[in-house]
Amino acid sequence: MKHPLRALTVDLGAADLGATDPGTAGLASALSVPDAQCWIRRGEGQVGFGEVARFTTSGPDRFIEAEDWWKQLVLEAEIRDEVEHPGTGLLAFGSFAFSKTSPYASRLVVPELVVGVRDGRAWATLARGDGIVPTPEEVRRAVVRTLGSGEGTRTTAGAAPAAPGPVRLGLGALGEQRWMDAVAAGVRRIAAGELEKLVLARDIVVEDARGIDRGGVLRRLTSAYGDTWVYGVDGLVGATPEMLIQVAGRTAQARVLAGTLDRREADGKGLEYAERVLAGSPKQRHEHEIAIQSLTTALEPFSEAMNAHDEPFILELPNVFHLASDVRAELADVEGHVPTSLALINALHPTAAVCGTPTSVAGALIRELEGLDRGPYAGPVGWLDAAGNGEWGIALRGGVLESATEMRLYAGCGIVEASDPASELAETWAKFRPMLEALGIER
Ligand SMILES: C=C(O[C@H]1C=CC=C(C(=O)O)[C@@H]1O)C(=O)O
Repeated sequence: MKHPLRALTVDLGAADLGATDPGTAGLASALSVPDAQCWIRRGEGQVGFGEVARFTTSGPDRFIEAEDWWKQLVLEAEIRDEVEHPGTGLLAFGSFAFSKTSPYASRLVVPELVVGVRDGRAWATLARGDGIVPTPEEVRRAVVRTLGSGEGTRTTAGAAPAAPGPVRLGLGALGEQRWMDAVAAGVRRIAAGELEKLVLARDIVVEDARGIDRGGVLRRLTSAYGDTWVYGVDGLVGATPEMLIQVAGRTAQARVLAGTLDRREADGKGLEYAERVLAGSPKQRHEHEIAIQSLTTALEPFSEAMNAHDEPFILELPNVFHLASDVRAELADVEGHVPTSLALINALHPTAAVCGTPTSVAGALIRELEGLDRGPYAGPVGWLDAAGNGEWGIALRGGVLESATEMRLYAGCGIVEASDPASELAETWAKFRPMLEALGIER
């Protein structure tokens, strides 16, 4: 990048992005553009196209290094913003490795064009790296060119579903029996008093000889899992129900999940049954308590005030019910500034919902028992803006494209002393279901 970035955000009016493309209105239609980066929930969020800057890193300081890079980029940039709400102005999408020892390249990517919808209004930001400030007309032209007069942007949107083809499921690092053995070993270590909770994950590989339709997977996730945050950052895609931290000005919010019931197991019995089985189970309540504790303890030093409801609620998703708690905090100044969303994820990750308690013991045991590099799975995924606002979900219920025809999917379970390996294995299948269905596999 020879010049500092120059960016302009313009208001596009009421969110009928479909005006240029009446057949496929809404942000989700933009997902057909190859390699679009995205963050969408209930039709709102943002989609990024092209790229004007990228930072990659790994290791224990990945969040701090990314924050330093972003702060410098923003300091040098010229940003004009006619909209001014979280997400407008310059924006980066990001994905971080779960582990400080992972070779996965944690990244921040600044798209050339970002189109967003918030509170029913659409906006767009164009960023240029050639030293020229974009004009409002240029931003609008870029939106029309990218989203479409249609040509080239709807390769698969609206097309009839491809005929069922040779989609195959392959084993991951551990087969089912070896993974259940790992869970049993984890339970023994918990019973021996080494730790309180451990999250063990496993992987499977989906192979589609016709090629994985990334845009199609994302669109199917947005329509079937509207209550989750659908993310796509390079090859990492998924639909997470868990919010690590959302920062808008001084307000931070998180959604902590732990405790799961497969809807197939609930057998159509609905919410009341889920409440009885989840909220009424000491095992599930214990698992959930540990996850809440780990988040609130880590958030405390950054907060002036914090509230979390005493009673968790039941989050109803198409595949599972979860025991869930929303936490809200008013952020305190740290060294004269409100902490950015990246500074917060540096302190919060990994929570007990994806690692365990105590963190360092659980982290070491994960490395010993899983036999797997989690890569970006269970790491933070999301976006941040120039003011430090951002939304970082935990990259769950997703997968990583490993080639044009292969995607590796990940799912894990919180293990406590009362956990049963076969039930945990069944739970991983329920957690794989959103991605399997989006990839065209019924299981
Ligand atoms: C680790 C995962 O889920 C976590 C989030 C919600 C509920 C969980 C559980 O009940 O075990 C897990 O802690 C996953 O989906 O891969």
